Amino acid sequence: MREAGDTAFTVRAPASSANLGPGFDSLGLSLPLFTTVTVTPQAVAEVVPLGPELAGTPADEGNYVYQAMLLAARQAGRGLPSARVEIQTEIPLARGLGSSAAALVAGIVAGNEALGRPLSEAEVLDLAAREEGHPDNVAPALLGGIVVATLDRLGTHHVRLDPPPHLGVTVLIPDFELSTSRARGVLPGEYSRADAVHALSHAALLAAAFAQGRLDLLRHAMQDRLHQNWRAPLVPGLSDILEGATGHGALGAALSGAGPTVLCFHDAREETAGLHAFLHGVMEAHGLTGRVLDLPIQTEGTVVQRGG
Ligand SMILES: Nc1ncnc2c1ncn2[C@@H]1O[C@H](COP(=O)(O)OP(=O)(O)O)[C@@H](O)[C@H]1O
Ligand SMILES: N[C@@H](CCOP(=O)(O)O)C(=O)O
Repeated sequence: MREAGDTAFTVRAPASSANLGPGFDSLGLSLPLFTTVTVTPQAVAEVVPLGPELAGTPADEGNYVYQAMLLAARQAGRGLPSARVEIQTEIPLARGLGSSAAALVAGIVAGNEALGRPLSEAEVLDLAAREEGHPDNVAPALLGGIVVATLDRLGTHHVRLDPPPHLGVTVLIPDFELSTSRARGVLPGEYSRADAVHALSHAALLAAAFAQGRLDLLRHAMQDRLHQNWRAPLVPGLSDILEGATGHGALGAALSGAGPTVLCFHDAREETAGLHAFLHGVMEAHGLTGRVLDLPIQTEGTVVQRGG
């Protein structure tokens, strides 16, 4: 019987916010809410999702985290050692905060760790990006910080940036779920040349603004025509926030991933009470409930801890 090494280990993968406006499928950042997977070698495989957030997920080998561990093993051409796999998460599911990317990355990293790390970091990233179909959540989940990434037939190519000083995030997390597949389903199959030029010029400006710490450019660079308008009918209040947030202290605003969470940037040296009041007011006007949180950008990506 193969077992997962000699000792238990824990993998912790962070949440992520993808797109950031115009960077559809290509730009994302990491946030300090975590999915944690604890792998304990034992004779029989066991999958144990813990806590209310994971109540609806499979408690068997069909669990997405376990499937990701198997994916890593298949990629390495090996069998997965038997273990008890406990899964916990602070990331609300289907809200546009990359819960599936965190589960996928945590599972791949856990499978790789159980096998003695046959896959390099680049191979882990590429495997996760191909499985998810786009790299904008899995790259910041694995690497932390802000990541610009593209996926082509040769691999997943990326640049990871440390966040500019004083750049803080405010997220409005509504209490309702919206699956990424549903929110991708409303997007058109084709765009005009004008929309393509709009998208690439804004995404390029946004990446450059992050690289140079040009917080003054965020409100201009975060304009999008590829996905937010199409998704607005699925996210009550989104248009109000995109139009009004910069008038209430935000440096820029965007739908987080496929939604329904909305992300605003703020200057961490400034008060955010006015922005919070505005976001709560939008929720109230649309009959929604939810949470508004200030978070720093998470600079550390996925980590493995052994022993202890
Ligand atoms: N920790 C987890 N364990 C098992 N499945 C998970 C976990 N996190 C996410 N998932 C799966 O991913 C789905 C949400 O993915 P998705 O619709 O892409 O939303 P998002 O990634 O924005 O949270 C959940 O409904 C669940 O099936
Ligand atoms: N680029 C993707 C990002 C999906 O992010 P998620 O956090 O909602 O899974 C998209 O916009 O569909």
